[in-house]
Amino acid sequence: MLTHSTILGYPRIGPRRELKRALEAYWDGRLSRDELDRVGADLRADTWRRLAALGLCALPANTFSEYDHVLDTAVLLDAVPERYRAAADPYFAMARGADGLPPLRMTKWFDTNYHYLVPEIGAGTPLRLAGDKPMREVREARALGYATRPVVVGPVTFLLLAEPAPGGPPPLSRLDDALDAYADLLAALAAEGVEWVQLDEPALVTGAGVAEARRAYERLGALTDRPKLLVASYFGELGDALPALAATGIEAIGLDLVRGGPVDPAALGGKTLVAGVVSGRDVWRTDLDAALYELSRHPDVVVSTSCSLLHVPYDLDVETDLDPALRERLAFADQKVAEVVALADLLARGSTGTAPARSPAAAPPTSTSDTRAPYPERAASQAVHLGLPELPVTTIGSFPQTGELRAARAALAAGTLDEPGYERLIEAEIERVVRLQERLGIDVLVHGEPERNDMVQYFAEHLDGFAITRHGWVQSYGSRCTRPPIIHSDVRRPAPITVRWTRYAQSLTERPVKGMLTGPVTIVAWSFVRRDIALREVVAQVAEAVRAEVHDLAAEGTSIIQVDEPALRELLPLRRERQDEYLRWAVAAYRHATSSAGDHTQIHTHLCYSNASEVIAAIDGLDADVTTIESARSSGRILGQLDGFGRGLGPGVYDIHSPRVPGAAEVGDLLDAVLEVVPAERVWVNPDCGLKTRTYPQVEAALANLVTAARERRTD
Ligand code: MET
Ligand SMILES: [Zn+2]
Repeated sequence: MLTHSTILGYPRIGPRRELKRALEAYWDGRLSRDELDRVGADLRADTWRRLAALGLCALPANTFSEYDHVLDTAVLLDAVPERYRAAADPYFAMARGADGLPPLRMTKWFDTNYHYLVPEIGAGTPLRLAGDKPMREVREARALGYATRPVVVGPVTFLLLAEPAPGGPPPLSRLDDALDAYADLLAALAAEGVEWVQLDEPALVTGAGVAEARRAYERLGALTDRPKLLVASYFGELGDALPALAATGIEAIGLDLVRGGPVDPAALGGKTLVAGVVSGRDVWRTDLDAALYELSRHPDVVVSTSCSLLHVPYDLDVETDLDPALRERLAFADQKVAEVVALADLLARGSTGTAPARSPAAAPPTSTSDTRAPYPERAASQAVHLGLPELPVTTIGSFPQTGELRAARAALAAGTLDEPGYERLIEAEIERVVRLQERLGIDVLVHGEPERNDMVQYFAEHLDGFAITRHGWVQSYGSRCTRPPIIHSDVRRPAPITVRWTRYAQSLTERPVKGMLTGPVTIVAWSFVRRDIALREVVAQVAEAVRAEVHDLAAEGTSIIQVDEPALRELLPLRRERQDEYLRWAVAAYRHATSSAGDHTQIHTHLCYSNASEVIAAIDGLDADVTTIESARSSGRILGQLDGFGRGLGPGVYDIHSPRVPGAAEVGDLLDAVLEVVPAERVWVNPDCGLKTRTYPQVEAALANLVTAARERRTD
């Protein structure tokens, strides 16, 4: 039997974000390849030592990644598109782009805030064992005295997450080729002396790939030259995929019992249950009694986390500033590992726990007032009010976050800079950003969001019911991390939040300055959420706070208010049959939040990262006057879906995730593609997203090209 306690994965960016710093130094040429490798090796070693010290029996390996574990899998299987092969470093070229070469598309990892790179698999893309990263990590651990279980993305999930090469067949049609490669991988791991391997198949919880999973694991399970197989699912229940897996020759199945609920022991078909009873998706302590109750029903069980701990911060112990009463309720990665270990001990000693209390009843439907006039009426009064040119150019909100700004925030926190001094710096930055936009010829300005460290955290800091951590970083993509706030009690807005900065920016210019807010769904999606009331209830509370802010901005005379909902798709239930209900209440919350503005106030919304196609009807339902949406990196793929969209639209024409500056001709080509599907009078010209991660030289050059491309195409 697999030993009694394990976890499906662990954070890898480093407790003090060591990997982030090393990667960024390497990309800047300040760190050598050897030095970067050493930082990675140290982090891996520290992880294994830490997990062993916490008492965990079965340690995972290959949970480390220099950028993304899906990209690692693509490289392991040689699924590298031809165009990247000549790059100096194909791995980082796929991740971040290289000279003249855009990176792979990036999108959300299921309903988390982690982003993976989407593999591109055509009919001729190689699928063969080409790398040795899992074997190397196993060896590395062994040299430190640890036997480990390597974790690799499973074949069905890998192919379901991939996209076809242009004009190519669906990647899943290449399953047999992929299985040949996985068979070779299993043989190589067996040769390495590995006892167990974990193949992650979270895609199965969406209901997709059931027949393919059965075929895959019948085949891999029947191999003789292989380690024992744990197929791990997470983020929901397996549904029909459970009997499919139970009928194959694999040895263990990982189930997310937090999201998926209890499971009938007989459904496991005699396999070992790797029981995900400690949540990897939130920061709350586990109800050990309820977990024991579930664990003790199963004859052959390993205590585990519901998913990788990648999605939670490392260690609560360093959060010395948190309210002690709140801390009592919290657990981060290391505390969760300790819970897994404690549960395994209790179980071994025969504890059986008690049946859990029932989860909170669903909240009654909230009735929302949407008092805005129909779009054509609003649009007419806004056109008069704003007097904008055709193809107006705007940005998404943030401008580069300079070192000075970060230093000022640090000084304010440390008490070496006082509040008035800080505010003067912010005002100076706003003035600089306003002048820059005027000089570039941008039509609708922003204040640049210099006062915001993060678009969610900033609001969390100004609303009641949220707590902020000091070191609670969670990887978002590559070297980028976010620090999700914790919603622990009822949300309220004690005072206006953004009004003064918008007022200041508007006082500097004749051109309209957008008020910039984060939407209720996004604030909740990018926070850790309390579990004692229904999610929709939490969203409704935040919507009420945003509504008050919209009202106050409009009362100030702000003519355009942008309420961003980049995370609209993130809370989308993974199973199709539950999605409509979510979209109904999420859209209602947004409309409630924005309908406190009058008809002549133009409401903008912004979405990015997401596979917007899945929620296009809901985006339409938000009823915003203008929607800006990420599009540049996916070569305008979204455009095909936008022809029925009846209001203002700004598909991004500048990919801000890459340091590359697109030329005016390149921007113009993207804009022409937009103009083919959207009538010119409704088209906006803007980047894919905010500019905070870029530098001023990049932004100035790129925005100048946006203005040029827009002006060349104006007819008025
Ligand atoms: C992830 S969406 C970001 C929107 C925000 N207004 C910004 O520009 O930074
Ligand atoms: Zn965005």
